[in-house]
Amino acid sequence: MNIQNPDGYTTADGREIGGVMMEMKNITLRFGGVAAITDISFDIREGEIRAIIGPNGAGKSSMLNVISGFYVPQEGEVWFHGSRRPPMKPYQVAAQGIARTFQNIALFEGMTVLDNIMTGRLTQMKSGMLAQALWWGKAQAEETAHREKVEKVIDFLEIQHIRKTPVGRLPYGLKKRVELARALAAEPKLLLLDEPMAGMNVEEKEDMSRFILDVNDEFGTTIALIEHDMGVVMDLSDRVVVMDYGKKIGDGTPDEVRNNQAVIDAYLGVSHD
Ligand SMILES: Nc1ncnc2c1ncn2[C@@H]1O[C@H](COP(=O)(O)OP(=O)(O)OP(=O)(O)O)[C@@H](O)[C@H]1O
Repeated sequence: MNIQNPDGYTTADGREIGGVMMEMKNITLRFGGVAAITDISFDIREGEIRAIIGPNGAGKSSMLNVISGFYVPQEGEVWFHGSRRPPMKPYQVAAQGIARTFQNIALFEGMTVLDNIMTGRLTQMKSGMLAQALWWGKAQAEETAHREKVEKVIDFLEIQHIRKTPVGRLPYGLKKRVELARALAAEPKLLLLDEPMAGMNVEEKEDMSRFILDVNDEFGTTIALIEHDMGVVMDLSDRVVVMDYGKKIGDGTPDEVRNNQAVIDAYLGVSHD
């Protein structure tokens, strides 16, 4: 297994990782006087599960927000599929095949699970209101196709039994799964997960880990995730980027990162002076 090979490599468990899909080059992001990200570069490869970790305030969510187009960095370049990406709105990034979940669940609590997941298809919908009015039949056929895709995701994530339940009535772990379902409904090439296990009990974390691995395995979806639970991160990820105070302090396989002194110091809270 040579993870430096630019054409890709085979993981210890036999999964094929391809070439570079996304490349962050020298990204710097500031909020006024606060540097959330300072000159960070790393890549994400096709088919890989890539983690971004670091202590609180390290800049992880900011980095995910740069990838998904919520923030435009003051410096640096984002490359996707071999081309430099111009500054884009989040919906344009989504249309390129990048979907995400949020640290604090962002679902429509009053709507059913099914309707929430349908909103994940919005980036794929071709017929707007006018088309629906003029070509009712065509719009209806499109709606049926979207529903079929959504039903597949519902089956895959084993949430058939709650499909008609308003999201507000669900326990936390299931809400997180519905959020994952909504992101998957967009059929993303790159799936961004912001703390998918936060607030979950051990059993819910095991379920979520299994679903993340299955998504990667069955659909070939590339996944970048932020997660605080080290056990989960080290088990799930192919490679890990470590951030601290907006800087990159480590990048490599879970084993490499685990044995990196700068990473150990950051987690033990060793002074930077
Ligand atoms: N919208 C914003 N406006 C101003 N400062 C911000 C904003 N978003 C993040 N920051 C600051 O940028 C830094 C990095 O924050 P970020 O949320 O990216 O870290 P994080 O690693 O995701 O933290 P956590 O693990 O606690 O979620 C922090 O100092 C934070 O206060």
